[in-house]
Amino acid sequence: MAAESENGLQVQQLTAGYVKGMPIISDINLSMQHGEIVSIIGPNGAGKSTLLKAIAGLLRVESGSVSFDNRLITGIRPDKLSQSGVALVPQLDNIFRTMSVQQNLRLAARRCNANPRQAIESMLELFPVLAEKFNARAGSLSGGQRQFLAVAMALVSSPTLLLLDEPSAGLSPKAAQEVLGMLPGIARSHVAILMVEQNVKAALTVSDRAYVLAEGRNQYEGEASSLMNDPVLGEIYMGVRRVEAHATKSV
Ligand SMILES: Nc1ncnc2c1ncn2[C@@H]1O[C@H](COP(=O)(O)OP(=O)(O)OP(=O)(O)O)[C@@H](O)[C@H]1O
Repeated sequence: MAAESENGLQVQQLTAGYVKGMPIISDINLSMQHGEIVSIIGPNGAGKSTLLKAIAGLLRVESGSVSFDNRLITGIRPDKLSQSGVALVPQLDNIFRTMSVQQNLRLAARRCNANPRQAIESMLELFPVLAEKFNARAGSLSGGQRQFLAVAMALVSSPTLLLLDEPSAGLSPKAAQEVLGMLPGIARSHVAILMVEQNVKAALTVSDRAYVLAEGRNQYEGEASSLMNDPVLGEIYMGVRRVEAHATKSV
């Protein structure tokens, strides 16, 4: 059983955006525990990435709060968040392409004061493909391998909350499956994984639960398996029915 101090991620009434007074997400509530994989899904422009960025401290929060294991982390910048056990894998520019795999991992270890040798060893064990490409330039890796490297760089700080922004973006279906397929293994080691994904079906397949956003607000939340077969979810995606922005339902 989780210790009392480990109450996971709690997002309460979070309102945030890019311009003061013009929120993109409003009154978002979300909670998750260690070991869970939770997806944030919804139509284009729903505010999914904005929510992740607000949790990761990349955006100004207008109101509401974010806490992790009872520590208030609202607005703490990503480089400081690693001290609270939180790591973000951004969608773009998440590796240094001109540097080797080894140099990328070393840099990640240095950034969080981890022992480079130990950190690199454990990442190569977790991602054997990175061992094969250890001295290759990161830019020469395939899309899936680059994502493995980006995730490995985040894991070097031994986070207990991993935030992933569209980890399968731009990947072939096979590579996307490989990248998403490694997440349950990471979650089993007590890590909470929160991800934004466009690839809804693949994301729900590896997730325990999901939150559906539309128009910057919570719309639905539920078990991934129930959402996968929910006709209303299809309606939201296909725009057949305009969603009522304020009602949140559990399925
Ligand atoms: N840097 C920015 N500055 C101003 N507005 C932005 C910025 N980034 C996103 N937005 C706006 O915020 C809204 C939500 O965008 P966001 O990227 O969070 O949506 P999303 O649900 O992740 O969409 P998608 O699935 O298309 O990536 C959009 O209207 C977008 O134009």
